[in-house]
Amino acid sequence: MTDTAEALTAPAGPAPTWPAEFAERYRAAGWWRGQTFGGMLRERAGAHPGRVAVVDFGGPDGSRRTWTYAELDRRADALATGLAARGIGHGDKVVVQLPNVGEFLEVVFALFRLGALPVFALPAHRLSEISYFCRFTGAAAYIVPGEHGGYDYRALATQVLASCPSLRHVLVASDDAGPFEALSEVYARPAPRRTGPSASDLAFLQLSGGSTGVPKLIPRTHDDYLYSLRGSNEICAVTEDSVYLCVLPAAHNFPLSSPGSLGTLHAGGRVVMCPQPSPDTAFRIIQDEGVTLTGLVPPLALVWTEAAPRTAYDLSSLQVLLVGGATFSEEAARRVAPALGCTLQQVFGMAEGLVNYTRLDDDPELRVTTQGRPISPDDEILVVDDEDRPVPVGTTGHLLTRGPYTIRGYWNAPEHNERAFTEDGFYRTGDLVRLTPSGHLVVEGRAKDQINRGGEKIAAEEVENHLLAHASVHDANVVAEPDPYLGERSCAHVILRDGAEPVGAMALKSFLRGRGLAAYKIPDRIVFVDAFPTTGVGKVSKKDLRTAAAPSA
Ligand SMILES: O=C(O)c1cccc(O)c1O
Repeated sequence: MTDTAEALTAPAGPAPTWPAEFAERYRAAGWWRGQTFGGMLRERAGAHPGRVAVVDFGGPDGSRRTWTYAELDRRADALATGLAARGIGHGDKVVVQLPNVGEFLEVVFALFRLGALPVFALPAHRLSEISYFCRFTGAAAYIVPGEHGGYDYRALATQVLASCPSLRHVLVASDDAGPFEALSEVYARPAPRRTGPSASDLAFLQLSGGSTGVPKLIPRTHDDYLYSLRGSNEICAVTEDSVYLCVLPAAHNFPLSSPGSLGTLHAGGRVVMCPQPSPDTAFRIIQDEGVTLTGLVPPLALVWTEAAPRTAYDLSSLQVLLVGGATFSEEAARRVAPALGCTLQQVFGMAEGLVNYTRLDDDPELRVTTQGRPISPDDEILVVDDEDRPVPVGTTGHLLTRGPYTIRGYWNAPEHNERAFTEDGFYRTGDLVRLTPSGHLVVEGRAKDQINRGGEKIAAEEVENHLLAHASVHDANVVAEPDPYLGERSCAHVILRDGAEPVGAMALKSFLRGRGLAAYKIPDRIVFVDAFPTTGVGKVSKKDLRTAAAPSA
């Protein structure tokens, strides 16, 4: 069944996991409980079959659709049956690129039940990213919307298919599936119970924000992820009465799990899929659906904060607004609660694991000046200098962490893992933080070579490699520069090849788009230079590049 996929998957063994003594400790402490996602949904459907689990606006002309817990459970089973009939089973990888619609949850629970691993792509990804995910994981299937945001994913799938020999199925969540099979054709009468995965198995591969030439994949288990959901629910007071509005792309780790759609379903609450994040749309949905909490990246939180005092919609149901994904200025943080009439909860998390929250009952100053503290008493935090020596409390240093829901290694990346983890299993986050005496973290910056564009992470090296593929480009460096709205935007500094065909910024940007790079990774600005500033040892100084205020292009 998995012959083709297996044969094309790189031969490395399974992802590094927790040493036995840690696994035992996490089980004994009650963090890992042996539950799977499939079991979780079954349990909730048994406890309250008729409660609405999911609402979306993915019907004809954006009409409202609902799924009760029993329906979600049954549809996930039916889809699992149909996928199994197509040869998709335990350990197979399936690249899932769906927008904020109910099918997203049907698909991931169907895959969870089969023990097949969703690979969580974002709607913004294009040929470069998707074909890489498919090839690197030896994906057996790729699941897309028909059209979304004016983009035709069927056309993308045609290109992806041509470059990924392992792909056996493209499934389209639309009546018009083009040359492919419609997802709606796959649902079949559930067969007798299959044995599913166990709780210590991998549940999915999440994407790393990354700082390397190609994105890294993050292997998360049922046990560890479910613990992060339970912990998040407790901290964010998510109960069966909660209504979570999923505004950010559903597959992103933040809206998926902090506490996100999966946390809300775990609590027996209701997930409302928001088709787009503008205040006009979201505020109406908050009012009509009685939304109690949601999560936003800072630029969106700013837009909502400005729009809220003038809106005619009633936002009084909203209790908690989580803000995370990028630096949120203290001034902006102070404005959220008064404008939206809710409590601000800052969240500093990463798909690799560790998630920090300010607590609802924290001192108000801590809630606006820090990014919170870890979920678990077993989250180990080290703040160290360049030589891995701990720095005193209050001093900024590199954040290292390990714990019951932080990975011990990326999937199939042994060389990178040597650098990204310490010998004793701490993950080097690449973030620069300082600890307050209360144990809260303040994010002070970043040591990794990444641009955080309003919460969308861009690995400089990935974009540089694409620029270097242009015949006229001799060398390129991509760095962050300040942006009043996004926090940071990207700027490419480019040295052109002597005597080569001259090329302008516009042409280079369209070259990058032509290579199938997601739009958010296309540099906001490209400047042409004769040389790069260097450090004492002759390496390119990105620090100096960041401050080199070059003329706009
Ligand atoms: O990746 C992130 O930025 C992130 C932010 C908030 C919460 C999370 O879980 C995250 O993964």
